[in-house]
Amino acid sequence: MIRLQDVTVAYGNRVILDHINLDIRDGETLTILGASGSGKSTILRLIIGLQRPTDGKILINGEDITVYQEKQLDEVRMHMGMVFQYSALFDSMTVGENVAFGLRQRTHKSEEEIQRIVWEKLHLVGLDDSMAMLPNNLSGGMKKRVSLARAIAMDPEIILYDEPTAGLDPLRCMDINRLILSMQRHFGVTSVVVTHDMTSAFYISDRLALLQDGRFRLVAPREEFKNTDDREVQRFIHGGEFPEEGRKAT
Ligand SMILES: Nc1ncnc2c1ncn2[C@@H]1O[C@H](COP(=O)(O)OP(=O)(O)OP(=O)(O)O)[C@@H](O)[C@H]1O
Repeated sequence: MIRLQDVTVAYGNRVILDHINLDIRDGETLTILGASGSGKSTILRLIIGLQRPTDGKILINGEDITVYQEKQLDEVRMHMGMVFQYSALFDSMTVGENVAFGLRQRTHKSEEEIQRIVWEKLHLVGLDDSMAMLPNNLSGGMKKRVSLARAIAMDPEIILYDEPTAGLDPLRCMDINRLILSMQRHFGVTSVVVTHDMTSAFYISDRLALLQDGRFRLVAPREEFKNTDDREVQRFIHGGEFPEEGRKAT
């Protein structure tokens, strides 16, 4: 389980996260929503230990990682995968090398075993033929899928997704949504997703959380979240408008 316990993040006087608490259960997909700059990506960085909170604890399976040294954090990260907002692939490496990167750096697997895993993961994301390609020759959707293949190379228990569908057309978005769901269903991974894409959020999430003014305004199971009578949450879901205010059918 991932637990954020009384977590505060501040830059000088500017408080981004204000004593927040959140439990993310094993095997669930939880999506964090919020306006730009509300601190969503910060939460992902805290969970993967790329950033320490100003105050509070981040517990991963009961262990507070905020007191860990870099070497211990590396151990924790062995069990996590992250799909970064802009895919963050190494441009000078082929797709295969990108996916193999963590395996080569952090395990002692044989080259044969690494090639087998790379092939298996690329197959899983539907990129069997792209092993030798360079990232610059891939579409945005393909880059996201390579990024996902890289994130799952080490069979992580936890996958963090930072805007996995941003910049993709609706069909490619649905590909990514299905992949996120299948990671959960087939491998039982715990997923934390940050997105602005409400369709995706409602498709993939077991629970959703809305960050507002440094706090969680609502954390609730999907249907409860969707049907909440909190007008602020409804306003967020509907992009600042209430459905009845939109264009009427003619
Ligand atoms: N090193 C830093 N110094 C000062 N402020 C920072 C720093 N890093 C992040 N911030 C601020 O913290 C806030 C939260 O950033 P974060 O990236 O978590 O937001 P977000 O909700 O993910 O935004 P978006 O949806 O636009 O990606 C932002 O207002 C950002 O400007």
